[in-house]
Amino acid sequence: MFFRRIEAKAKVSGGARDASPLVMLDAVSKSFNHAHGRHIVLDRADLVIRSGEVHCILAAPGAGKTTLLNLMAGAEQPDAGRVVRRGRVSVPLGSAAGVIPDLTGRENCRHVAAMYGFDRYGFEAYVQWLSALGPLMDLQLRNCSASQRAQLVFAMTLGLEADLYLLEDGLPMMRDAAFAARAGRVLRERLSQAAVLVISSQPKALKPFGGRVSVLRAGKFHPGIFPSKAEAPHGR
Ligand SMILES: Nc1ncnc2c1ncn2[C@@H]1O[C@H](COP(=O)(O)OP(=O)(O)OP(=O)(O)O)[C@@H](O)[C@H]1O
Repeated sequence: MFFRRIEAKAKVSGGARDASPLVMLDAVSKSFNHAHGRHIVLDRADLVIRSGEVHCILAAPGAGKTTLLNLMAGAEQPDAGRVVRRGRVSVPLGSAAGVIPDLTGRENCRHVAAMYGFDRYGFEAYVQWLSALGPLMDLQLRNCSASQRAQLVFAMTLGLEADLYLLEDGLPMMRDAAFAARAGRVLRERLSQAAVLVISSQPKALKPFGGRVSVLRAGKFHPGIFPSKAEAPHGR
């Protein structure tokens, strides 16, 4: 049910071209030195995310999804070019970013709250409620299942008020019915007021969101459509 609402929201955001830019990447370059050479994540890449829009980015595994989210949130700096933010961007709490496996869920909440300077008790209580993890909040993340970790990360992402939410790999597996109901309600609420950027290597993780599609390939963004499984990007 809430997927349909997300799609409806995405259709509304089809007219987002006229909405004001929220985050702009202006000729941004970012690369890393590796033993085997330089890995170019972005090469003078341009991208505009507008207020209220749903924007999906498809990128091959290892292409730089986490790096891109960190750049958008200001957690990493570009080598060249500019990232301009005109609103509040959520912490990039995707599956690979932002959480520390050696800490418990509760400690991760405190860590993020301290890092971004907001009320840790309020944030912790909200995440505990939304994630429905109960006593698992006190277990080291490395000892939690993938779906429990995903529930925590998702709740932490939505626990922050933002104009743009950054999601890596879309929605977590919703095995827990209580979590699915709550997460759907909160996500609908958030999407009615904010923009969302979802990035994944998996078209199926992006499809429920609909909206505009870009493909990150060879360091640049290209306009895209949702490919069939056979056409999903494999190369970098
Ligand atoms: N701090 C860093 N130092 C060196 N190399 C890095 C650093 N951060 C990322 N990289 C490299 O940049 C490339 C992109 O990494 P990133 O984690 O952003 O990709 P990803 O698409 O999120 O990966 P995955 O599909 O595995 O989640 C990889 O080759 C990675 O090794």
